[in-house]
Amino acid sequence: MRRLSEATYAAGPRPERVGILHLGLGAFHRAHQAVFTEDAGAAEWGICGVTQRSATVADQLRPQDCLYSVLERGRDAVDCRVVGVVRDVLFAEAEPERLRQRFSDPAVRIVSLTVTEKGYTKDAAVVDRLVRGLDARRRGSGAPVTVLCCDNLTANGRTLRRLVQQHCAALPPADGEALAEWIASNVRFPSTMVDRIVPATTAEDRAEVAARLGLADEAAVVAEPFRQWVIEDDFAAGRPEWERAGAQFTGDVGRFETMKLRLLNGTHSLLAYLGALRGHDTIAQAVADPDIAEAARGLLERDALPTLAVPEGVDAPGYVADVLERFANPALRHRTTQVAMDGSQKLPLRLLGTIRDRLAAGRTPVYAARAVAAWMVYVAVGRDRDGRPLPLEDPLADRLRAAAGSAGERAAGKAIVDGLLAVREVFGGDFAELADHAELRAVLEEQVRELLPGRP
Ligand SMILES: NC(=O)c1ccc[n+]([C@@H]2O[C@H](COP(=O)([O-])OP(=O)(O)OC[C@H]3O[C@@H](n4cnc5c(N)ncnc54)[C@H](O)[C@@H]3O)[C@@H](O)[C@H]2O)c1
Ligand SMILES: O=P(O)(O)OC[C@@H](O)[C@@H](O)[C@H](O)[C@H](O)CO
Repeated sequence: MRRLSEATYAAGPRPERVGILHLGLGAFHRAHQAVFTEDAGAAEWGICGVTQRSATVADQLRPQDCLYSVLERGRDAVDCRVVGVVRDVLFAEAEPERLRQRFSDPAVRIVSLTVTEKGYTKDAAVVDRLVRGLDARRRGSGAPVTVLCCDNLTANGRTLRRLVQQHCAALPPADGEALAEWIASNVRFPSTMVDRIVPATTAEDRAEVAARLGLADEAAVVAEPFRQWVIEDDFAAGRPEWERAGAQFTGDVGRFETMKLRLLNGTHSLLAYLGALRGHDTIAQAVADPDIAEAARGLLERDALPTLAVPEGVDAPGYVADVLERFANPALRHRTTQVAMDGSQKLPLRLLGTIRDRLAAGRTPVYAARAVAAWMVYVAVGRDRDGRPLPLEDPLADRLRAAAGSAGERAAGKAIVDGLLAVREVFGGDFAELADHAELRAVLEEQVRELLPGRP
């Protein structure tokens, strides 16, 4: 079968220039920010996507002139569109000079990122890459630029700005101080809330795209119909008119972000761990399991919702109902083990704030604790109830396994809970008090015992 490309597919008008440099050209960026940018329509806002850890996506897109499809899987209908807003792609490791040129180019006015939660540490390679790129810009055109974080983090813009500042402070003073000063005057870091469920693309998705297009597309992505983007309107050098594509601009992104992390993402993690332990392959299967659905509803309504300052204009019960409806979409096939990845990075953002706030209000967050207990059992046992292995993909995997205890200790819920609560990268910082909270420990121990294999 012929491959999707400009020669084989009559794409509509494509942006002439690159105005956005995007770090982390994964599935999500292609199905979310790229679609909003294309729908906002402007000749100067083409995207150059940068792949960081492997050349795979660049190698998939190059022979296709950077065209790719978004397969939208609704409950009852499937839609397929070809997106042409990505105009260039590069693999950072192999093409440092091209990357430097893109960073320095004054036509590039936004540098955006989707690099997963684990990309946001002071010493992370991506922060180093961003700081080097900003330095190249300072020494080159010196033109102001906006850094737009689109990962699922609380106050993602502020978080990234702090990491960039910390990274500058660790450079030799002669370089670091001048760079930090330039960044303070020329770079903006607006926060964003991003939402669209984008599972990893499967062979079945590619086959469906091929059947619809009559062309092979190695870079296709799959997504639910829903999409939302809430952005703080604080740009250094202009931006696409994303509001034309449905984005919301507000000064109140923090409330949207916390609401989404605690309601949608917290519940997603609960469904992932409880579902995987029960042998459910997908989130839709997990939410169709009555016991798990009850826990999901409990987390949403009884634990998370009371902790939130819901943004003005948002109908909270409607939001909760929509979240459950979106998870139940059987056409999406989002794997529980995909959502379960990187739990050590996700738990604090998604669940521990809810637990801390409910305990402070004198309440026992039973369902949020159940999600954490399910993560603990997932880590400690590494098998579902039928004995099938569950992958532990996590930057702290070895430490977590060691902390969860040896095979002999696993029989006891207490050893698992003690061991994992002692992992300060998860239960530290703002959540340090949780590790010593007697009531929380007791609830976790009880729930871990209930979830250990051998129970119905
Ligand atoms: N997929 C979704 O449903 C969804 C929805 C909302 C937000 N997001 C955000 O987007 C992120 C990426 O999701 P995706 O579906 O594109 O995943 P993906 O696996 O398709 O892509 C992940 C991207 O992050 C990069 N990356 C991973 N670890 C990194 C690291 N340590 N340092 C630098 N780069 C790293 C990869 O190279 C890749 O480009 C999520 O972690 C989340 O923060 C995803
Ligand atoms: O993409 P991750 O790994 O950060 O998290 C998995 C999912 O919870 C997440 O991607 C949701 O699908 C998304 O946040 C919905 O907008």
